[in-house]
Amino acid sequence: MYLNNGSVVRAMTIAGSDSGGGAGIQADLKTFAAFDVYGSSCITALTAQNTLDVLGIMEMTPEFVQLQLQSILDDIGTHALKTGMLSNENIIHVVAQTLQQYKITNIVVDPVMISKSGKSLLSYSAIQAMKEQLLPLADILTPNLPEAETLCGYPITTFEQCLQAAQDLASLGPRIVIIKGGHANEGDGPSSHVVDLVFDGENFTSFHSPRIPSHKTHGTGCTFSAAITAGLARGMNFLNAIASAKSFVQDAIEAATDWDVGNGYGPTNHSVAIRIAEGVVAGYSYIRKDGGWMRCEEISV
Ligand SMILES: Nc1ncnc2c1ncn2[C@@H]1O[C@H](COP(=O)(O)OP(=O)(O)OP(=O)(O)O)[C@@H](O)[C@H]1O
Ligand SMILES: Cc1ncc(COP(=O)(O)O)c(N)n1
Repeated sequence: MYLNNGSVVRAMTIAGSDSGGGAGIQADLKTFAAFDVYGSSCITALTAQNTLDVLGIMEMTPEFVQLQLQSILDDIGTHALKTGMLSNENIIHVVAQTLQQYKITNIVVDPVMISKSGKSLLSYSAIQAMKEQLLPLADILTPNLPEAETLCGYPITTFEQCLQAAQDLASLGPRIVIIKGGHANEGDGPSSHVVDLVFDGENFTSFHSPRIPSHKTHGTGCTFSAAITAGLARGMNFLNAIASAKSFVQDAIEAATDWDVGNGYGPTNHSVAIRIAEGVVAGYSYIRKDGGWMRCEEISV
């Protein structure tokens, strides 16, 4: 187990359970284990789910969510924490309240809204609560493109709109915003590269990787945010944590391409070695020019 000053490094996830094992709590704990970090979990909802569909959802009561959080934080504690599926506004409320009460740092908010199979994982009325109560507490916010559109209230179809959306989301409170490009289209189909755009309140950095032509992408968002959380728990700076997470997700998708788990959007393979920011992921920084942003030098972290 990874140690920091002799102490076991711990990370925590607050999310829904995926009975199929590909996303949610299960993906998060597998990712923490791959990063050699001790993982604890607070379950917000049970989903009866496989790679094809979400067949049912049973929400926890807010009181029981709070009891799980207190149980972990009064005894075990955590060096970083992520949220995933939160289901409704009452759960968001107790989560936000408890994170403040325990002065939790290194908070990654993955604003999970809809499953890859198309089912809603967050009630519509909870979106405002997420914006008002949770986003101000986030160190890192990791929406995919449709989630960024919902939070911003406008469509994002161009790179310029993506730059604007990241700035608008940062104005709601998160220190760092990452808009993930897994859902990006180019012409008639998905883009050939997947670009994740990072805004830290002042500067932009983009992380690029070739798009792996695979349907085994169930839980990539959960895995990505869990990997960032594990990196932060291990003491990495945010760019290194993001770079490590991106290469981990890439390897996990690649390693699952010939898997026969399920008949729909299959899970990724978390049994891959982590790469701690070896400069493998190409990225670019941006500078302000003529009232806009211009892509500048290539970076490796
Ligand atoms: N086909 C792919 N090839 C390579 N990387 C990918 C692919 N699809 C997604 N990723 C990467 O996976 C991570 C998650 O991106 P994505 O936009 O799919 O998030 P998400 O929609 O929240 O995921 P999920 O569908 O699991 O909720 C990002 O780092 C993205 O770059
Ligand atoms: C419990 C839970 N959490 C998150 C997701 C999103 O993952 P995906 O978009 O890959 O279906 C999910 N399907 N289930």
